[in-house]
Amino acid sequence: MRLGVNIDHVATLRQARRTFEPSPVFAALIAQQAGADQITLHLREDRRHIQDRDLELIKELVIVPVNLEMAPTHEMREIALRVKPDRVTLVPEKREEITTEGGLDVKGMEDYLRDYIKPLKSEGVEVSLFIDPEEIQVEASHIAGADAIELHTGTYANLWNEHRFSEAKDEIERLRKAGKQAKEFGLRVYAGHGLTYQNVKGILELSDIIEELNIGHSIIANSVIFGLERAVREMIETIRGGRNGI
Ligand SMILES: CC(=O)[C@@H](O)[C@H](O)COP(=O)(O)O
Ligand SMILES: NCC(=O)COP(=O)(O)O
Repeated sequence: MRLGVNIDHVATLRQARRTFEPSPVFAALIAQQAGADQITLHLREDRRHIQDRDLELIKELVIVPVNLEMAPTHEMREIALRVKPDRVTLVPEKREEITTEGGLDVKGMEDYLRDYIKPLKSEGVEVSLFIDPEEIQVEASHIAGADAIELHTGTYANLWNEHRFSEAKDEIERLRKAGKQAKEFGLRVYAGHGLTYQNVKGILELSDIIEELNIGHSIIANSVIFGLERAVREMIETIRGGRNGI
């Protein structure tokens, strides 16, 4: 399976102070250097983390494919048509949510999405729909003309994190079924949301169906922990050792 690294929450930390660090652009380059197959970022309508300039710089500097997650609004399509990421993933958005709560309700939006997607595809941008693992949503994604789907793994992740392993196993079966159905329609199948170093293991049994995982929060959270010791040492050196900082 390929790994797309979502760098949104580097920007969350920066936006907590509206300052210049940590930089999601720098993070994207480090993730690429470490072997990420793709950089994923979500330009939310409320700009709570990633900013337009981050997207522009990442598209300019990163060599691996860039996957832009965005709500299916006209403002966002204008941006995507200007920046031309390698992929657009259409996701639902609610202003008051802490994180994306579910998949896009494609059923009933097929006509809107078909028109929405066309200019993106004409510009060579792959279009993926972030959906719940439901037959009705997979079929609607096919009708809407998507190239791919990204299966929302949030329900699985929450069940696993709460140690409800038997229900988590049932959710794996739902993901398997939806993924298989999507492949029969000729859709490429990706997955992500809420995956961690622990719960990702259960997803690996779907490696014959899912081509790629997008993982963000857990990687960024662990990078703070892995990197903290060095960061403290560097500050001590800077204060006491006459150094000029990192
Ligand atoms: C759609 C999705 O899963 C990602 O956008 C990811 O969750 C990071 O963004 P938020 O944490 O802002 O939802
Ligand atoms: N589309 C899922 C994604 O990009 C990463 O989600 P998360 O790991 O931050 O929950």
